[in-house]
Amino acid sequence: MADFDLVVIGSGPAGEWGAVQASLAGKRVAVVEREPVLGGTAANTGTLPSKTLRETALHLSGFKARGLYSVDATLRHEATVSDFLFRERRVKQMERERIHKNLQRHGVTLFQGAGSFVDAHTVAVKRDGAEVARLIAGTVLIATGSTPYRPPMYPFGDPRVHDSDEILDITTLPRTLVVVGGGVIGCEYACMFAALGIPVTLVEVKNDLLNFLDAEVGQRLRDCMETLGVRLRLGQTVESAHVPESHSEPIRLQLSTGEVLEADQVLVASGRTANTAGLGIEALGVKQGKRGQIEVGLAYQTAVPHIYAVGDVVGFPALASTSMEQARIAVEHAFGPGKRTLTPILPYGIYTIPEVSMAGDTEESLRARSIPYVVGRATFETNPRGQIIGEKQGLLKLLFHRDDMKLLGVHVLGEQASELVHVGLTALLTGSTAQLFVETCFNYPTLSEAYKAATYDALDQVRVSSA
Ligand SMILES: Cc1cc2nc3c(=O)[nH]c(=O)nc-3n(C[C@H](O)[C@H](O)[C@H](O)COP(=O)(O)OP(=O)(O)OC[C@H]3O[C@@H](n4cnc5c(N)ncnc54)[C@H](O)[C@@H]3O)c2cc1C
Ligand SMILES: NC(=O)c1ccc[n+]([C@@H]2O[C@H](COP(=O)([O-])OP(=O)(O)OC[C@H]3O[C@@H](n4cnc5c(N)ncnc54)[C@H](O)[C@@H]3O)[C@@H](O)[C@H]2O)c1
Repeated sequence: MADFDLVVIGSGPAGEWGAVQASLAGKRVAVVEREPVLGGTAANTGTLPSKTLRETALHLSGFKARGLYSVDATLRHEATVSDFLFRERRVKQMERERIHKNLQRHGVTLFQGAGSFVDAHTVAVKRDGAEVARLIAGTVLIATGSTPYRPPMYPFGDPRVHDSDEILDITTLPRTLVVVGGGVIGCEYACMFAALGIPVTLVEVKNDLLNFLDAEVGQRLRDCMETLGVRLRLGQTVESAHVPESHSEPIRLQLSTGEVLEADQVLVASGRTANTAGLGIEALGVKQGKRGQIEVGLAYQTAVPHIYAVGDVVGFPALASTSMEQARIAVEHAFGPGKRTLTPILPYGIYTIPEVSMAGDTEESLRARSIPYVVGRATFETNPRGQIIGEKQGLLKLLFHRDDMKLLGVHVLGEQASELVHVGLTALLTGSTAQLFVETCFNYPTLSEAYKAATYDALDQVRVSSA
């Protein structure tokens, strides 16, 4: 008989909530975590640290006060690195404790050490290479996450060259920063450091930043980032990096155009690699794709039916939000009833400055499928709550089907965008039409009220075009 019905490898959001889900179904559950702390990338090096630093940067720079009192764009006081990292350390610690209590409360047994397969039903737990436990598992959930990809051209041992993990250990704030990679991580950190008044240059090999965004919103975000002080080098890449030993000399990065960028520090954010090395899954027949990502079916089952894989280790969309849901779905499938699949409409929240969030279609995706649509817009500047909080850049953009006014897409840029999107997300998931926002009485004054304004804007356009 198995020691555990479920052995989970990894304690990030996927591991934590997969374990809890199985425990709620009355199963005997173990979690194996190789780090001395729980929580994975989300708690320790990614989601929560970066979001906390963003809030800190906004606070230290007096950024939010600017729209209210016309304060200039200089720091309220010279921020030190310990000012910058103080809350990040606290939030991280509180999250680790929360996860520990959550697993304990649900009767999950914890093993500290690196998990690897001995055979398809046996997981060895090793610390410093020595086996400390061997667990027989009915079902295994691989939730080992991902780590930053490190292009070989950068000397990551140098204290001025960072990936998104090491940026959290900086000992001095950069005087100038080059960010390589304009994905979500690159854009978020570029904004954060720029808000602190640090000159930032962002190098992205594609001609566009975050090209999954609705093009109008993406353009607006780029404009805001440039206004914030982020210099963009799009369609370019770094050909060579010279990092002198002497820290009084700048780092020199030669771009594909020949331009040489000088910087005090560099952040490389050009993608991530799945944590599968050393798991021993190749011998079991579990299939892997690009950068080690595990291939899975709809319910996150690998090629070996009792082994599931969820979260970053399976690749796109690689979010904390989706990782938790994938884990719940996999566990429901393993222990029944198991009919659920991941919701087809996912929200995306990008914590740039300003924040951007979306769900559903973009204008571009609707045009590509020849779906007739109408756009409704409401700016936060014309919203009373937007006026009160001094939010000048914000926009809510709704896309409706032109024939039946069914909501097809929601795009928000500005303060609280990642919260505001949920009103639209719920409407999308329930197949609602413009009528929902016409009939809803929103709190006043609120940013949410922009849903009504954007809906009337769309209805106006239908009226004008059919007049
Ligand atoms: C800078 C940054 C910002 C982000 N911001 C957001 C955001 O705002 N919103 C969002 O939704 N997502 C965000 N993400 C993505 C999010 O952090 C990940 O999608 C999420 O953490 C993935 O969860 P996971 O459980 O799959 O993996 P992880 O959180 O990476 O956890 C995996 C765990 O497995 C452990 N492990 C690995 N191998 C083994 C082994 N062999 N044995 C035992 N344990 C092992 C690791 O130590 C780790 O604790 C961000 C990521 C980064 C890097
Ligand atoms: N708010 C959020 O939801 C959030 C925040 C941060 C990270 N994440 C997740 O973390 C994951 C990783 O993010 P990421 O930004 O590292 O990876 P990514 O793959 O999303 O972006 C990497 C970017 O770097 C560019 N790039 C690659 N090589 C380059 C080079 N040599 N020169 C210039 N540009 C180059 C790529 O074109 C791409 O745009 C993503 O899956 C993301 O969803 C999510």
